Formats: sequence, C-alpha cells, structure tokens
Amino acid sequence: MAPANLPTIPAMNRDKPLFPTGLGEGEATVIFVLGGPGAGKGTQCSNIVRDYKFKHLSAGDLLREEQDRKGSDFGDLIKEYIRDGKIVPMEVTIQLLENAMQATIKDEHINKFLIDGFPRKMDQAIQFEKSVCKSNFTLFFDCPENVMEERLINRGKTSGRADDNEESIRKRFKTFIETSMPVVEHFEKDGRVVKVQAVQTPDEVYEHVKLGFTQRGIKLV
Ligand SMILES: Nc1ncnc2c1ncn2[C@@H]1O[C@H](COP(=O)(O)OP(=O)(O)OP(=O)(O)O)[C@@H](O)[C@H]1O
Ligand SMILES: O=c1ccn([C@@H]2O[C@H](COP(=O)(O)O)[C@@H](O)[C@H]2O)c(=O)[nH]1
Repeated sequence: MAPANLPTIPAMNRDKPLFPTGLGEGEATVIFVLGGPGAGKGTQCSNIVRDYKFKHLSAGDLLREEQDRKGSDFGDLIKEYIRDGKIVPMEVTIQLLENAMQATIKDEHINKFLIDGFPRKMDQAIQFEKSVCKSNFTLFFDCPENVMEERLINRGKTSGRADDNEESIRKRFKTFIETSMPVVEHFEKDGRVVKVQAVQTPDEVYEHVKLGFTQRGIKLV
C-alpha cells in the first residue's frame, strides 16, 4: 500500500497536460525508453544524447538522487523500494520528472526528452500522459533474461548500486515481467513502440535505434 505523506502533484489537478506535444509543433517531445534491467537503456541513451541532442532523464537516477538528498521526506521509502525492485509510488516519480523537465527547458533550453526506465507501471503511464506530456513513442529494448543477468552481475562489480546483486536482480526481473511489460503492450496497441533487439554489441544495437528514429521522423542534429 502507498504511504500517506506523498507530495501533492500539481499535475494531478490539471485537466490538460503541462506540455501539449507533437513532433516539431509542441512544447516538448518525449520518448519513453523501456526494457528489462540491464537491457542497455542507459548505454543507448548516451548515444542518442550525443547525436540527437535530447536531454536524458533517468527515472532511476532521479530517484537515487532524491534518496540521497539531505532532508528528503522520501529517502527511506525510495531505498526500500529500489532494494526490493518495486515501483516507487507514482506521485514521487512524476513530480521528480516534471521538476527536471521544467528545469531543463528553463536552464538548458532543451525541450526534447528521453525518459529512461519510465513508465514502469500502468498508473504512471496514464497519469504522466494525462497531466505532463503525451509521449511520441516508446523505445523498447528487447533482451533475454540470461543476457541481462550476466550484464548486471558484471556491472555490479563496479557500479556500487544496491540492487545489482542476485537477489535484487531476481526481484527486478519479476517486476519487469508482471508490471512493466503491460505498459509496453499498452503502447504497442497504439502503434507507439519502436522495438529494438538488444543482444548484439552496443554499436550494432545503436544502428537499429537510428533506423527506428529515422522511421519516426527524428533527425540527427
Ligand atoms: N549491447 C551490449 N552488449 C554488452 N554489454 C552491454 C550492452 N549494452 C550495455 N551493456 C553493459 O551492460 C550493463 C547494463 O547496461 P545499462 O546500464 O545501459 O542498462 P540499463 O538497461 O540502463 O540498466 P538498468 O535498467 O538496470 O539501469 C552495463 O555494464 C553496460 O556497459
Ligand atoms: O519509474 C520508476 C523507475 C525506477 N524505479 C525504481 O528504481 C529502480 C532502479 O531503476 P533503473 O532504471 O534500473 O535505474 C527500479 O528497480 C525501481 O525500484 C521506480 O520505482 N520507478
């Protein structure tokens, strides 16, 4: 059950999204980036940022920053959810994303966002699109569990992440299949998913990402 003292999201009270969107004509372009833990989302987002000048916002990174922020009301809650591979209540994550988007537009004059590792649950998907911004599409990295597991165990040797260990990895896979895959299926029904096979080398995977972007009318900058 969600804890009681969650932030009030201004977004929840809006009857229109904060950023009406549309490629080239809206105030913001949003691409969701999904895939299992260790599928290579962060790796590919770095390539996209370099070549397409998107701002990369990782929901997991924003949650970890908030967890470590002195005085945060949500530090302990986030820590527990991340360790158990569970999805932090959407009020917290959507507020963090909205703050980061507003700051990016104001300070960096960038209005194109890669939102990495989000939405991971149907309630987040629906609420974000209703009150913040409709996504253009979801970039989905498809990767078998054994490949992802090997990558995460390797990453765990140096990442310092509390959830790159066998027990947390198992829980994250379960959450991904049960809670996050329905989000991908939801967007697929809308024809809003670009699916990329993620087993090959990073460079090979990126070639497929670029192809998908071209097909969706997103140009190199
Ligand atoms: N195509 C690839 N082939 C081999 N290793 C890869 C590939 N892509 C990424 N990696 C490595 O796998 C690990 C996980 O990659 P990355 O951090 O990009 O995944 P992620 O999907 O963002 O993971 P998470 O959701 O857990 O944050 C990293 O150590 C990265 O260097
Ligand atoms: O929308 C989200 C995104 C992430 N989380 C939690 O963070 C961890 C780590 O996420 P990464 O994308 O792998 O960095 C994830 O397992 C969830 O516990 C979340 O709650 N909501």
